[in-house]
Amino acid sequence: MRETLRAYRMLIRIGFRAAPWQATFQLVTGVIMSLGAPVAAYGGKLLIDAVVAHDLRLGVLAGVLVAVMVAVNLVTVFYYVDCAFGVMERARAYADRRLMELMGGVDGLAHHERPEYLDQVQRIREESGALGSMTNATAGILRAVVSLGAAGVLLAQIHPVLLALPFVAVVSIAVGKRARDLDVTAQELTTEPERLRRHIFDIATSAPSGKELRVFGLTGELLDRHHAVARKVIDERNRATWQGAALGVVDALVFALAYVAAIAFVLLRAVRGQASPGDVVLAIGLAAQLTGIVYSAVMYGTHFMWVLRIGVRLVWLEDYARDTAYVPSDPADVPDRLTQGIELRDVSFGYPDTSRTVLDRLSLHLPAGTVVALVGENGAGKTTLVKMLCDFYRPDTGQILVDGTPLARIPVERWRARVSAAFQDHVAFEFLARETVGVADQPRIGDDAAVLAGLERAGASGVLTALPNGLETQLGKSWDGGVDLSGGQWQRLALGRGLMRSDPLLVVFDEPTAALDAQTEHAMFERFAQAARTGAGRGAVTLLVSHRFSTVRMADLIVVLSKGRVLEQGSHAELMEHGGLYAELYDLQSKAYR
Ligand SMILES: Nc1ncnc2c1ncn2[C@@H]1O[C@H](COP(=O)(O)OP(=O)(O)OP(=O)(O)O)[C@@H](O)[C@H]1O
Repeated sequence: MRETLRAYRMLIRIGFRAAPWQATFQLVTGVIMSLGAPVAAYGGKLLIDAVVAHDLRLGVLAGVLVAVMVAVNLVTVFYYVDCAFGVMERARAYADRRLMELMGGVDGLAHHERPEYLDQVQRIREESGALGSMTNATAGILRAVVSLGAAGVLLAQIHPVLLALPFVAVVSIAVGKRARDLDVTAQELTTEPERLRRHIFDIATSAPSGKELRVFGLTGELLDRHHAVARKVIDERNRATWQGAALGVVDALVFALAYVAAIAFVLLRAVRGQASPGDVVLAIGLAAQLTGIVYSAVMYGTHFMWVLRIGVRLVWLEDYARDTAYVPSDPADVPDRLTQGIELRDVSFGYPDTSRTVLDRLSLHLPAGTVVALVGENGAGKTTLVKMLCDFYRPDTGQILVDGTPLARIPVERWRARVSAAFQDHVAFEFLARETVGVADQPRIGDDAAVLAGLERAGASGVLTALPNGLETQLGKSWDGGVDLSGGQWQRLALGRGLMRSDPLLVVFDEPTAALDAQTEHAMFERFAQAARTGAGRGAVTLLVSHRFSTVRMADLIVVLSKGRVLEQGSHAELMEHGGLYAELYDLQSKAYR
């Protein structure tokens, strides 16, 4: 319950922060609007009574009341709609930014990698558009409540028994909500099959899958799978729709009976002289309005609950970001330069919620000012080691020391400001070419010389020749005047990014060139090594992860990982001399290339 309240506060705050005046106006005009119809119906009653009683003064008064209410309604509807759209648009942008801030603000990567978190995050992302609509849902419910209250007061004035009508309306709201709940539950139950359906459709229709689809003759198989999973989704959702429709029929019948009974009751009283003809008209008008009120209450109520459910997930993310934020109790500064290097001392690690130990009491010294290559079979733990050095995850036991200072004592943002990296799964930032590289060093994002130097160090200057406006070229062909790049060109820009920062203490290249051929990779790594030697005065450590032994041989230190432990380490010559796994694999690879 507390979580739900927090979610509500957070969501309503989004609307009021994004557009404070419009949100307030929307609520106020909503209340005025909801009073309009019942008051106008009351004016109608007075008008009829005035005609029957030949009372001109009352007639004029009633006429003015109806006219004023109609005019007020017209004006407020205009403002209400205007404000509603304004709030939703701004709140949506505000909610998106909040979401980006929360997702990007989480210290580590677990929320991107753990299935149970991924599901939550995926749902928040998919439904983020609704996060800005809580003000609208609240205004809708408020309108329904005020209309229902006003109708109740007026009906009670005719006869208290007529209060049964709003009561039936409230029951109707509950029944309507139940029908919508069935629908929502069906939607949630089919989230995964629906995702699978979309995934299959995407594979079957997207360009990159075209080759494999044809080679393996997969279209028929995908059609069958799509059919089976779509059947599942449709059956489940159909069931809910039919159940909801049945509830709706029962509900409509009950409401219609109550409506007829209420009108008959007032008519009878009027015939007996206990009610005026105006009361009959008022009862008919209010009873008719109740149908609309019930409809909008159900609609807004369901929307409200749905948005609230997404809000609860956002609260979860907020808590998660806060709980995982790591603030060292005795923070230390990052050394300006490294003299000893980075040391992993007896580091053990297993991914959260898994039982497997990925790094097993691993000890390793990465000397200051050196180029270190990390090799090993798939799953040996190379990327995991890189993630620990970037402080995405922390050791379960053991420690990482930066020139003797435990990394755990260095605030994350200080350490990351001195780390640079290029990964295999690089990001294609579709910005100006200069920005695509320059984002790595934001203070110098506008500094052409710095960007060009980064590209030069990465051996990626050639990419610029393909760009009509050089560094000022918009990348990505979905943008006006944008230019598309090949996978290799994007990769080179990512490498430029990795070499853009001028004073990193750790530069990591985790198979960023895996898609390039061995010779190109070798040439590029030679350049990285050269760039690393320039940073050697700072004592920077450059860590290369690669499966190609011809490439890593030029590293100062080669570390062979196996099952989360260091199997052997040394220079190329030392390891060849040693005649272990490295020597064996090196020979195998060089024979293959001969
Ligand atoms: N986010 C994760 N959650 C759970 N287990 C993971 C996660 N990432 C990696 N692992 C597991 O940790 C082990 C080491 O993975 P890692 O990616 O570090 O290996 P690697 O040596 O880089 O392999 P490769 O050469 O294939 O890239 C593997 O068994 C992998 O399945």
